[in-house]
Amino acid sequence: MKLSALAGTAFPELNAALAGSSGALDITSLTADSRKAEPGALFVAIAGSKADGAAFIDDAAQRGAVAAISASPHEGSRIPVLTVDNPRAFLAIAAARFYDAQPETMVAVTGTAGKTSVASFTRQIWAQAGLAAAMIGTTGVTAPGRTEYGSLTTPDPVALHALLAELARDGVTHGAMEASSHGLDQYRLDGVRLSAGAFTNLGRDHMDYHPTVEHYFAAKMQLFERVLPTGSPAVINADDEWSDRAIAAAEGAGQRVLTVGRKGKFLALKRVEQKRDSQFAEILHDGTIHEVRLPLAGEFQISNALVAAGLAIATGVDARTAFLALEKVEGAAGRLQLAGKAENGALAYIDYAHKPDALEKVLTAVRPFTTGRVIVVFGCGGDRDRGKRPIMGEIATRLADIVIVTDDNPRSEVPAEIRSEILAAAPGAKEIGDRAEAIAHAVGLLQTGDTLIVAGKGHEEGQTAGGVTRPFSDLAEVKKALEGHAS
Ligand SMILES: CC(=O)N[C@H]1[C@@H](OP(=O)(O)OP(=O)(O)OC[C@H]2O[C@@H](n3ccc(=O)[nH]c3=O)[C@H](O)[C@@H]2O)O[C@H](CO)[C@@H](O)[C@@H]1O[C@H](C)C(=O)N[C@@H](C)C(=O)N[C@H](CCC(=O)O)C(=O)O
Ligand SMILES: Nc1ncnc2c1ncn2[C@@H]1O[C@H](COP(=O)(O)OP(=O)(O)OP(=O)(O)O)[C@@H](O)[C@H]1O
Ligand SMILES: N[C@H](CCC[C@H](N)C(=O)O)C(=O)O
Ligand SMILES: [Mg+2]
Repeated sequence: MKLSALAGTAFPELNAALAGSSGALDITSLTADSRKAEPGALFVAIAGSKADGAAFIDDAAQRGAVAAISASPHEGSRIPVLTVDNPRAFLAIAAARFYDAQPETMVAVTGTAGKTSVASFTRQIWAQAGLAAAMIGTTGVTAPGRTEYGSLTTPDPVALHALLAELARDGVTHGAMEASSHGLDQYRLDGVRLSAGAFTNLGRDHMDYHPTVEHYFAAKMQLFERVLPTGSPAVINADDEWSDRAIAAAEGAGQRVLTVGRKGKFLALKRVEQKRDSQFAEILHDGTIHEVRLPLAGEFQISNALVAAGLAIATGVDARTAFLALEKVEGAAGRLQLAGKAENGALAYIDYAHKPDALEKVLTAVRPFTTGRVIVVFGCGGDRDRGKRPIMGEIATRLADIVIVTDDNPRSEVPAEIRSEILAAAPGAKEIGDRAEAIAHAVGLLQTGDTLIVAGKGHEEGQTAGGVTRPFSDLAEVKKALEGHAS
């Protein structure tokens, strides 16, 4: 593809350069990582959190890149270096043009918690409606005949558009993806042609990346303000503290706001009845009450289900079909997933709560059906927001009867120090660093009526410490411990 065609007209600052010989260069691949530059590549230099891509232009050229895009001029290079104001936006738009195909109907969901669940439920509703549907997010890619583990919640633009093009070629027409705050802030989804967007809620997260909560919220709102085309449906959970501001942002950006939840107007939750492993909801839509039995525990799942139904209906699924589909929906892997039952009937769940609000929600969610004690095992990741550690310690102590603090991906940090920052706000908690041992200990405590929550890792398949990732699964450890548990 010619560089001029790849760049298109979205970057007027390139016009003069593209009118010359650079515009006629044939580009055969696109990358922001010089180490991946192949002969014929266009290298896009990005100033990141660890490095400045501009320092690798010569490296890319050496490996065969034929041109580079950068935020600032680069003298003396053997390849043409064209300057744009925003190389990240350029990378996203160029990746979309280069790979040239994406499922016809794409939706994206943002928010602190519930993104993976909403994307998964939306995919399942579409699939139940007979559509070829995919989801892309924290748990990887799920599409007809395809399940792959992923590493980022929102992949980088090149990986994302290569994937979207493959999905479109495989006949996928509908795709639901997660828009993380990093992804939005870094323009990773700016080339995706979205038909609808959604917002779940806002809580504390990623305070290692965003300087303030306002900055974090503003990043999330870029979904409505920048990425979603004006006039599109914006499905917003109306019951969160930040909902009014999210509604104002979406309306301000000219989106068609559809609110869902107890305070929702598009899908109004009129009644909920909780059971141990399911809940019954009455939902008012367009003058009709729909009765839905959602086969999942935890009221937050109703909220996620409503956002997903809102997205499915907004993209053309008939409301009755969407609600019927919710009756068969499966929880996303590792989200309040029942790992097993002890012989005495006590329940053991795994859950991906690794931030304060999520921990609060999950511990609150199991209380109504716990006649005995709520036991929680959790830790906090290393090289991530330190401020959340005492907050999560306090939440666990307040909402659980027995708290066991353990390790969760200490990464490069000293595990005992992470634990002590949690324990400082968790008087009475037990400390067991080894996660398998902590889980076995907790399972051993289970009595009739108790509920165990192993929080923080959900679907994860490894434990990272000291630069090494070893295979580790909360699900497998809970199952193993339950087998050995005699009541
Ligand atoms: C903080 C962050 O978001 N980092 C991501 C980001 O890196 P960055 O832009 O800061 O890049 P950098 O490492 O400073 O390097 C700058 C540039 O120089 C280039 N470079 C670097 C070295 C070299 O030899 N040659 C070269 O060209 C790099 O490829 C890059 O383009 O862009 C990279 C490429 O897409 C990502 O791999 C990287 O994810 C790291 C691994 C990461 O851990 N990200 C997490 C925090 C993340 O993005 N999480 C969110 C949210 C998860 C949630 O919802 O909780 C997610 O969407 O997954
Ligand atoms: N609507 C919600 N409100 C509050 N907490 C929720 C909600 N949905 C899920 N959770 C909690 O957050 C955890 C993660 O849920 P999910 O994976 O769906 O969210 P996410 O936004 O994709 O998170 P991440 O950013 O970590 O990928 C769940 O395991 C549960 O503890
Ligand atoms: N996307 C999140 C996942 C955290 C999962 C938790 N198990 C941890 O390692 O902290 C992050 O990278 O911050
Ligand atoms: Mg997620």
